[in-house]
Amino acid sequence: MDDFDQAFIQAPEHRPKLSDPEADGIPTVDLSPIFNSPDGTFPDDLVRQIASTSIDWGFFLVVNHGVPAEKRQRMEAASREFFRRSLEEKRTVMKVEGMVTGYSDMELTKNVRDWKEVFDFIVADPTVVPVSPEPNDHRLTHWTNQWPTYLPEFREAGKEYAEELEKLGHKLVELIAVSLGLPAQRFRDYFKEKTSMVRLNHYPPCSLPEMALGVGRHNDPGVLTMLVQDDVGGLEVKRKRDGEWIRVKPVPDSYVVNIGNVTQAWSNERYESVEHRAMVNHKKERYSIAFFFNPSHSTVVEPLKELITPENPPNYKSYSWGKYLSNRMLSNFKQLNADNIQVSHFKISN
Ligand SMILES: O=C(O)CCC(=O)C(=O)O
Ligand SMILES: [Fe+2]
Repeated sequence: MDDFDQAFIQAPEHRPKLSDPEADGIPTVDLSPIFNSPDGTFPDDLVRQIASTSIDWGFFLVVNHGVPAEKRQRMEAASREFFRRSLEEKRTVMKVEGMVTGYSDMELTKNVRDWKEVFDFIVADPTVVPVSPEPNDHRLTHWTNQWPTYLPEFREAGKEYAEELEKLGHKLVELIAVSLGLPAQRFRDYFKEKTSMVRLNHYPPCSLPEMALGVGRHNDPGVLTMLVQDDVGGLEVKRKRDGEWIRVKPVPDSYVVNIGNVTQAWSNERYESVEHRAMVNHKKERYSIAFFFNPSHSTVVEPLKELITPENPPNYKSYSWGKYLSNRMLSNFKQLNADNIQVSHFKISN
């Protein structure tokens, strides 16, 4: 990624300002009460915090989240070890058409190349998914992981990390359910078969950080995302209030949580999946790890009946999570003329 290729250049209106303000408004939520609750219920003020930040920002930070530091550090170390390898070695586990896991340094977001390299793995190996996005094609297939043989500890680090993040994901989804006035276990059945994924991101230093982005503006498709970033910083969130790009300051041992498109549809837009992007810089490489908490492929996503009233009719048609996922994954391999499929395709204009 040394030569500056035109494919990385963002349109002027999407270029980052290296002086974008840092957020002081994204709340940090202390999750320790949920682990100390004898009867498994959540304190009202915690639930209120989750509701208001999900409405105002679609983002929040969590601390005292229960993920053991050593498991996170082991995953981070494995990620650094992997990305340090030669391109030739990394390309032995390259993502190719039909293989959605492994390494890529060619990702596009909205048809502009990202200044990054990634390694993706699925939490359940194998993960059952539809063969194609075609509505009448009912065949299923499965995805599997590609682990590099030269890093024997990588697979184990990934497996242990994913187990911890899944636990946190379930807790956060319970909190979100309660914050919407629903029983804590309302979403439990949607997660019987796993389609969650982990993405290791590496953003090398960039000679033109004002023209390119580590990852271009996008929102995350699933239920929610839990991101751990190093101390370099670069994540930016589009503030709902005024559309300004705001930097998310790195907080040690925290996770950045954001609402995904599925939760947007389930909540009938009470909570929205907010656009975000990652800046790069001249000097420092940056690492982050995203856990995309996703429902079963067979989940039919639609606004929850409990939240629908005559005054609040459904804003979305129902859609199949599995078909949506397979569409997103296939489009990663092609420079499409249109943007990737978005939840807005299922929007009802009331
Ligand atoms: O690295 C980051 O800060 C953001 C990554 C991200 O948004 C993603 O991988 O979906
Ligand atoms: Fe994202």
